[in-house]
Amino acid sequence: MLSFSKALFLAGLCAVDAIAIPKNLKGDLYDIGTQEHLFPLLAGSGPYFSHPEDYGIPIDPPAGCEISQIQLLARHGERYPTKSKAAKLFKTWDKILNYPRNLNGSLSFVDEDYEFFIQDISNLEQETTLENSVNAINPYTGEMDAKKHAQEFLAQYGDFLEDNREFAVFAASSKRVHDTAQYFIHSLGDKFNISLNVVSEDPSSGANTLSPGYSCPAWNPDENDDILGNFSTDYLKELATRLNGENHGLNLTTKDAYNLFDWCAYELNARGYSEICNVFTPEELIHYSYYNDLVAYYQDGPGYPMIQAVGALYFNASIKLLQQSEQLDQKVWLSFTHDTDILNYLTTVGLFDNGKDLDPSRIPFTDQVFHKSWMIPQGARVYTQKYQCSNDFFIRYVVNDAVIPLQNCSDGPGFSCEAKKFYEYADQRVASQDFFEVCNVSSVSNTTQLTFFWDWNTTHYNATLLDE
Ligand SMILES: Cc1ncc(C[n+]2csc(CCOP(=O)(O)OP(=O)(O)O)c2C)c(N)n1
Repeated sequence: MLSFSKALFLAGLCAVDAIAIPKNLKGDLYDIGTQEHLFPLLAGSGPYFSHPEDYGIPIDPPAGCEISQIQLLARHGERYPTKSKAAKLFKTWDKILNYPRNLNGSLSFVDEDYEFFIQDISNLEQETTLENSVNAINPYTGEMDAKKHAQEFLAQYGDFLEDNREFAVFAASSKRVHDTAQYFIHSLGDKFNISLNVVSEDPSSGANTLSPGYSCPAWNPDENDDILGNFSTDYLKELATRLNGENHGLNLTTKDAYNLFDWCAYELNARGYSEICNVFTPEELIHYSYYNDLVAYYQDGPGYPMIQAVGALYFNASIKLLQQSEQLDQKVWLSFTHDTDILNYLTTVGLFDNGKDLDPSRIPFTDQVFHKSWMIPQGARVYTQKYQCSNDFFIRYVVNDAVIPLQNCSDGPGFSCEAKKFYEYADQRVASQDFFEVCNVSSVSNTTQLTFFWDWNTTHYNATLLDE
């Protein structure tokens, strides 16, 4: 197997190439934007897209209602692959790069001045930015996503923010999460006085965390492997067989075939366009996407009962903030974290759960409300709106630009849930869900409570940033 550095060298990274403008990047100018229909099929690894179903409900509170509190739980923006994912991608890339003859068929683009999209391993784990993008015309950087999101936030909540210009923002201590929060804050501009609090992801933080996944030693990734193992991998076999058929002796395995989907997603984040995305049939993309829905459902969603307790950590804090909104000076609560933590929280809220477990033996299509990529794409944003209409308060959720009404409580204005009814509903969801107990947190920490929303002013939250 090739070493990491050799792979990078072969990928055309030697300094002498720096001035030449590769042909394929010129082509990007015309091709960027043509692959957005694929984003929902890329398991949340590709660029941000709005929730495809918005029920026609405007995200502005109805006329006559006024916002009284806003909460946001957001994922970091578009990023390069993690180190562990990149190691897998390089194995597959090495195989293709070292193929001794010309590549035919859908992989022939590799022989046409193609340069692999991971050009500098120091970018792994990090946000994509204008500066580190493979192509500077890439419109899908995490940096731009966060800055645009902040401008949309300003446009959406401008009037409310007029009187709420000073607040604390919270980010988990992964560098990409922190950077997203920082881009967002910078984009808000200098009319705001914002203190960014970096909350440690270390398991020793216990319950005082924005990333409960890292504080949960009892979570078992293999818990539902028996169910997931029932999903057919024929789509990967067919893909590998087709590409090997075009290039005799290439010997791509089903693992290689799987890696191609990640290559596609992350290249879109880093370059804006990806030739490898064009090798898949619609059927292969749909099977890949549904497989990832299954994994998310059974590892971090409603298919794994302990997740209710994991998501209850943030949900409990959110409920408390909503209940205290009239007493608290701070009315805007913006937090940034990782995908699975948001998914765990949405699971406890119960927003995308119709009570029917996802079936590993068939794709349910019209019967499916749980779509991983719709909930947690790169740059995902889950807003909780509390607003007042006359003398009453109402609560509802806006997930990735779409109002998602609660299944059993949506008869308030704007399909919201009246506050008292909401608290009853929420209390049922978190009843007997004990994060500390269920996750066996005591084996890694003595910290039993999430307090940073209330003690940030006196406790200094400035954890060391992590490249993970
Ligand atoms: C409840 C739970 N505990 C632990 C894990 C293990 N785990 C896998 S990914 C992850 C967090 C970061 O994941 P990543 O895929 O890098 O997300 P991103 O930063 O892209 O949002 C954790 C804690 C988990 N998925 N779920």
